[in-house]
Amino acid sequence: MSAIPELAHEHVVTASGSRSGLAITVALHSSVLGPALGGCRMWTYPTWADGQADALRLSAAMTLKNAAAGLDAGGGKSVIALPMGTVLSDDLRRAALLDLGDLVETLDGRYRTAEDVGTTEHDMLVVRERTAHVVGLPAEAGGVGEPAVGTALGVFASVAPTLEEAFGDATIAGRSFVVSGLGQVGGRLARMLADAGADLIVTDVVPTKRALADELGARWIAPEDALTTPADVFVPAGLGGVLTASAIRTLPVRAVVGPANNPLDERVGALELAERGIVYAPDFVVNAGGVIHLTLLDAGAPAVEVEQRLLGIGDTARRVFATARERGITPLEAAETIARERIEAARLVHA
Ligand SMILES: NC(=O)c1ccc[n+]([C@@H]2O[C@H](COP(=O)([O-])OP(=O)(O)OC[C@H]3O[C@@H](n4cnc5c(N)ncnc54)[C@H](O)[C@@H]3O)[C@@H](O)[C@H]2O)c1
Repeated sequence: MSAIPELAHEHVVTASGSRSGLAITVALHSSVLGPALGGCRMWTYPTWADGQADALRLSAAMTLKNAAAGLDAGGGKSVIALPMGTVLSDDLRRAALLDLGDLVETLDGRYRTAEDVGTTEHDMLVVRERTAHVVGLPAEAGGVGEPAVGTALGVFASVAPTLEEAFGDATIAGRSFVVSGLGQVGGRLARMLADAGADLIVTDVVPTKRALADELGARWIAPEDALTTPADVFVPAGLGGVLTASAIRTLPVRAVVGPANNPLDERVGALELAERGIVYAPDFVVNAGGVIHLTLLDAGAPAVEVEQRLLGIGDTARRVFATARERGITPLEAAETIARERIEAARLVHA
């Protein structure tokens, strides 16, 4: 039991970077399953405490994600909090990344960082100047590269089980999908769905992404119409929090599966979706391909084994849906239960 009851984390450190002056938090939630892995988010926050709170929340989510993915990795996350209105010059960016490297180094390998929202694989090269505990360096620098490839494949592997759960038929061809967000993951996923014969409806807040829609023969819609356009499946692939209570009340689909972290604005959204008969494939199960890619390739696993593990995310999704049905709980609760049972089993072995 933690001495501070509401703090379930093993170790949290927030420091003002000696070079950048920025507030940097490294949150190690759990190392029960192994050294923690989770990316570094560089984002704007109203106060440093908001950045710290985000690190606490995100690192706990990484514990569940890594456990559900079957990885021998615990959960952690780091956040570089930029004050509102910060102009991030190249010098400030470099200073912040070196400061992050110093802070990660103090955990002596119990936490490994990687890219996340606001950071890139090239940023990780700067972090490596101060610590070896960083993964996802660019391929040209001997690293394992961009995790979005793995994330997209893992989400794609989850689509068939989600369709099976919603329609009793796993066939992608002919099913309609609204893909909201055509970035690193959404763009790749849209291409895979198109190749599988899906009827694609796509959008992005960046208008130039329309070129991809044209190339894939997809119908382009305005971003604000993503949650009200009828389809079989909604694919959240932009930012989190889009599935608010009011959006869920009218969402005209039968299933939700996509890479976006925390697409539910509130946790109760999982129940509201279930009450509307909409199958929700939990985000941290289906988008675990990125951490699988980083962890296994970094450990030297052959590409074919990594691909098998990525496709195995579909089996995990199937198990989650089956557990939800058997126990009369939502898929989100089922996924959390599966992850927690694995952590508890490991804790007992270590005890
Ligand atoms: N990259 C990974 O490996 C990975 C792994 C796990 C989870 N995720 C999550 O998946 C999501 C996508 O990640 P990514 O790496 O593709 O990010 P990205 O930044 O490359 O792409 C996000 C895209 O969504 C668009 N977008 C933003 N807001 C939108 C809106 N309201 N409507 C429509 N489009 C919008 C952006 O313009 C961008 O093109 C994020 O939530 C991310 O946290 C990514």
